[in-house]
Amino acid sequence: MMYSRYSRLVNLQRKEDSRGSVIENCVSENTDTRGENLTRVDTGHLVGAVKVEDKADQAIRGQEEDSISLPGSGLQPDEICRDASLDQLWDRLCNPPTKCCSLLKRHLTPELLVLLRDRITEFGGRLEDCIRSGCENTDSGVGVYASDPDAYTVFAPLLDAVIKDYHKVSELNHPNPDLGDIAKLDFGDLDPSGNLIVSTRVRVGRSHDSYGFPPVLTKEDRVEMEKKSQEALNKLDGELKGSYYPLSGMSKETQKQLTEDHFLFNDSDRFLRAAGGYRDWPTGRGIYFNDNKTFLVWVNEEDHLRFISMQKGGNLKEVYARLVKAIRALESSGLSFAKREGLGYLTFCPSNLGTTLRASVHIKIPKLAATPDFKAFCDKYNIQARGIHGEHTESVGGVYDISNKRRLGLTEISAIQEMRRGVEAVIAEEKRLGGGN
Ligand SMILES: Nc1ncnc2c1ncn2[C@@H]1O[C@H](COP(=O)(O)OP(=O)(O)OP(=O)(O)O)[C@@H](O)[C@H]1O
Repeated sequence: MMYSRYSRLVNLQRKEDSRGSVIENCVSENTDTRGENLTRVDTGHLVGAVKVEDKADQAIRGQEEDSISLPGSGLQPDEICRDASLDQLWDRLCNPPTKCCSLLKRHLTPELLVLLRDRITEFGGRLEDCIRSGCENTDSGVGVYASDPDAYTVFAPLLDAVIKDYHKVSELNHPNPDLGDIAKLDFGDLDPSGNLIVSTRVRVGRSHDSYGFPPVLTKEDRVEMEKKSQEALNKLDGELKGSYYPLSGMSKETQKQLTEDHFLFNDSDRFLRAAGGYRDWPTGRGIYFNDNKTFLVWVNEEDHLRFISMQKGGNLKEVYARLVKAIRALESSGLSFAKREGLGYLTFCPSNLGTTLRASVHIKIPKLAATPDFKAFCDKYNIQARGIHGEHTESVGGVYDISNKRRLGLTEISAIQEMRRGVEAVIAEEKRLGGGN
């Protein structure tokens, strides 16, 4: 058993040097969760400038006290990589190549950096693992990933702030799961005319509670998780019965076709790549689906598991009811999922935790989307518009991916109802503007 290590700031002083760089000197105490191995270390940091000696870091890693290569001494932005030190990452965040408005930038203060820099989770996760992507991609919206489920506790001072900001909640008191009574759903097909909604999809993410997230996973971990997941999936029956297809050995053509058809994931997200999401690709990844591809499971994409229900047209009731059956079956199949009081189900990206539910339609709304108020309209209904090839893609032919924005602080059934109300409003507005024929 490994114990999380905590660093407690004892003293922090700031002063300016002759070149105008702000220098922080701090004294912190390191202890593990048992309160043992207490050490007192002096740390010097330059804030937003070149790196200085960092005795705490070296002591923790058991290294010699020699100087480490400096970010201000020749390392180019493109060279920030998985081995970049915390100070190199911090320097990049303080000196972004373009304007940086991420939640990471907003919430990782020098004080928090000092407080968290020496902590280690029970999975071996460190602050660097959580912020690497946001420092490499300074155009990130969020910029933080959890290194593992324990990171939500160990790095809570940073992650809680990011979560509250992203999800627009003042308290982290996510309710207990409530999938609703699927026999009594008060909605059906959101677009009976079939003119607007191309397809409907609802997904949730789940993480095995005994494994870390991509930054700390080994190839062997992924293979083990894949095996466990496959065993549980093989127990599904009825409409959910299907087969598992590992990515290793799948032809490039099949992968391309499945991706174009919106069923499969790929390795093209630079934010996820920088977070370690594609290490050892494609080992340990794969997709499970039933015969008519209305129920699918992604294994070891961004999250350990993504359960997906989807079909052509706008019948949200059928899509959601199928997903609920799958969640219930898989939660009683021997798998144990990571959860935390107040945060709900834990996922790699803090933007997804809570219900982890994203319910979307691909919908033709050229008229509404062309209005200057489109974003404000979406905000009013707590819905989000994306392009149709996934997050960070563009719309094609006036077709948008419209989904619930909120995943935390409400139940699953409330998130679905929020999306349903938003989509109904979108349809009404598109028709009012003369579309939808
Ligand atoms: N309503 C929908 N109908 C058909 N395909 C969809 C629908 N919604 C999403 N998809 C497809 O699912 C794939 C994944 O999309 P995307 O990455 O945006 O969302 P996600 O799986 O919810 O994950 P994340 O929010 O973490 O990015 C893409 O191919 C996208 O086109």
